[in-house]
Amino acid sequence: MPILNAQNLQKCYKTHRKSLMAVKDVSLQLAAGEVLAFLGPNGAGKTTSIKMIAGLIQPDQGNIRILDLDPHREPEALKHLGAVLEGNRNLYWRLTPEENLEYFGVLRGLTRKQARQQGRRLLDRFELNHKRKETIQKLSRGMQQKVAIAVAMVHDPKLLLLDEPTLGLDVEATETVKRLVREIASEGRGIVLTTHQLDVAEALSDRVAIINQGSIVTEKPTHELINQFSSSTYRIALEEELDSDRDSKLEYLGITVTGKQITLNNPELLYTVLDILRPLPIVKVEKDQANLTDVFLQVVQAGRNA
Ligand SMILES: Nc1ncnc2c1ncn2[C@@H]1O[C@H](COP(=O)(O)OP(=O)(O)OP(=O)(O)O)[C@@H](O)[C@H]1O
Repeated sequence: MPILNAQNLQKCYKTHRKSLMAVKDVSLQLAAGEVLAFLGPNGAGKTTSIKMIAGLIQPDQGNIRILDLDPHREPEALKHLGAVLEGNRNLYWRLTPEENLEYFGVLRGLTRKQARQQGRRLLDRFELNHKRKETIQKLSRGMQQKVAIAVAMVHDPKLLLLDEPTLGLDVEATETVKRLVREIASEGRGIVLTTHQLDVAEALSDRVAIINQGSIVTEKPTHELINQFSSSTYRIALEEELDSDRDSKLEYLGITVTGKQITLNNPELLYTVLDILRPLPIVKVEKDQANLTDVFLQVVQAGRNA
């Protein structure tokens, strides 16, 4: 059974006499252990979709199942759900990490004792023990973010919704949060991650869903999506410029040589070219590889031009 199954969600905001179709058609599935990066430009409908999944906004159309329970009709569903939405506003800033964990644990149905024990385990795991008695407002942004994720996990949910978990963090804190997200997923939880930091999405996600103007426009395993957008061009960097004999052989094959660089658009010729170059020293051979930023920009721009 998927951890999350959201089908054909729709949401229209009505203000005064205007109405805005914020989400037109969003379907998302998530299996245990999977991290789904849910990406889209500003205003595309990510937050609205996530809030519908979290049971905070009622969809106009569509179905949501968290482990087969409807978060809008079956409160039991919320036991399986943890969320860090809109920064770390899920915390009480004047309370300590320990107190936040206990408070939210009890709110999520744990006994006070269970909440304390679970809180202690999470503080250990998130390396926050030494800060357990400081108020949240005195912690660094990275520590606050870790507490926010710990609080979202206090009742051991199967589905975690993380909105911009690494926003505003320095390099080290970003790496720590990335490691935690991967670890948490590998315990068999499903994670939906929304972020504008595409390098983070690329490093963390198993799958990517891109939403544009309220509809999902692409949804694929991350590596497949990146391969699809990568060209098959190879670049060979040489230590020295080519001699005229080799140069003309490559020219005969229709291959471009610029100074010490050879650009090869037909990958089938790679080994022929390497044979011609032998035994010249080669600095590197690399294939043009797209990244998630290239993919994102192309998908979103194609949507705009359509
Ligand atoms: N409460 C609301 N009332 C009216 N319109 C809203 C409301 N919340 C969001 N919208 C509008 O719905 C659209 C989708 O907004 P949403 O916040 O879901 O996008 P988003 O993809 O999360 O954007 P961002 O990346 O900027 O956070 C936007 O045009 C936004 O202005």
